[in-house]
Amino acid sequence: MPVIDVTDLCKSYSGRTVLDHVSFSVEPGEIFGILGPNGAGKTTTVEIIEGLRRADSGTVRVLGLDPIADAAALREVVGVQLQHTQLPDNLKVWEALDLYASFYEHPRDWRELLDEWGLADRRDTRFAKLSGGQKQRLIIALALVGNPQVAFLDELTTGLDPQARRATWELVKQVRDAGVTVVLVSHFMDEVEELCDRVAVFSDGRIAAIDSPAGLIAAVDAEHAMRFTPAPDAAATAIDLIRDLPGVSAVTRSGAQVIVTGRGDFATAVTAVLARNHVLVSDLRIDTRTLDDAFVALTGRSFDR
Ligand SMILES: Nc1ncnc2c1ncn2[C@@H]1O[C@H](COP(=O)(O)OP(=O)(O)OP(=O)(O)O)[C@@H](O)[C@H]1O
Repeated sequence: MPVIDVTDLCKSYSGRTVLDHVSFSVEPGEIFGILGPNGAGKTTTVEIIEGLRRADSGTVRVLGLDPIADAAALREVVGVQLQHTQLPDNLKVWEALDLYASFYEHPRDWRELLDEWGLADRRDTRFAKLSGGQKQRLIIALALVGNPQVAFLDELTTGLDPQARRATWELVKQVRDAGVTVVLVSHFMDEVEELCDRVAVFSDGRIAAIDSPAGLIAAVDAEHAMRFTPAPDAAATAIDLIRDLPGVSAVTRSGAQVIVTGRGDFATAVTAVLARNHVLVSDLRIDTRTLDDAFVALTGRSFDR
């Protein structure tokens, strides 16, 4: 049984459709990413699943429960890290964890969470005195203190430095490895690529694609480039040989370098034809396609954060 099952979700605000028949499911033990441009409907979807908003139509089940009708039962098994959680400045780390633990019937021992999230030596520090990374780790720990089966993490690493981001990613993998299903709303391609088993790409209130990050990249036939430097007397021959190969859309020169752009696996055809004609090249480089390319192709929008 999927952990989350969303079927035909629709939602409008003042007659404007923001979710248009959205369906997807999240399987046990995966990190499921929700990606999309601003305003695509990510927060609306997640907050409907969390029971914080009502859909106009469609059904949602989380561990078989209805987020509105079974709200009390669901609170016990779901952990939510909201995008802009703020705690009172004077609250100490241990007090925050103790307070949140008291909301649940079967909380985790928050002392374990202090250790796991590297906050043991900040136990008595007040929230306002924590660094950005420590605040973020505490907020994630608070989402986990109820011992949830599903955790929603939103904008996980916003404002963290690269080292703190990597450390946070490792911790989220540990959360998944401990058996918690994770739903991750993110604006960061590298984060999604690193963490998510599968990703739903939202675009204008619909799901444009659902796949693994690698699957999304492979499915998008984005234009990409290869470059190489031919021997000086071979450049003209090389360009003539390549120009009309299937998949090649343009061949240009930049100094001694030849840049070939195209779609699909044109690079294999290019290297084969050069080898067959004994054209020696050096510094051969093929630009890899990225999740950004897939995102642009699927949503028609470039990533703006
Ligand atoms: N309470 C509301 N009342 C009216 N319109 C809303 C409300 N909440 C969201 N919207 C609109 O619905 C659309 C979808 O918003 P939503 O917050 O779900 O998108 P999002 O993908 O999470 O965007 P972001 O990345 O900016 O958080 C947006 O156009 C937004 O302005």
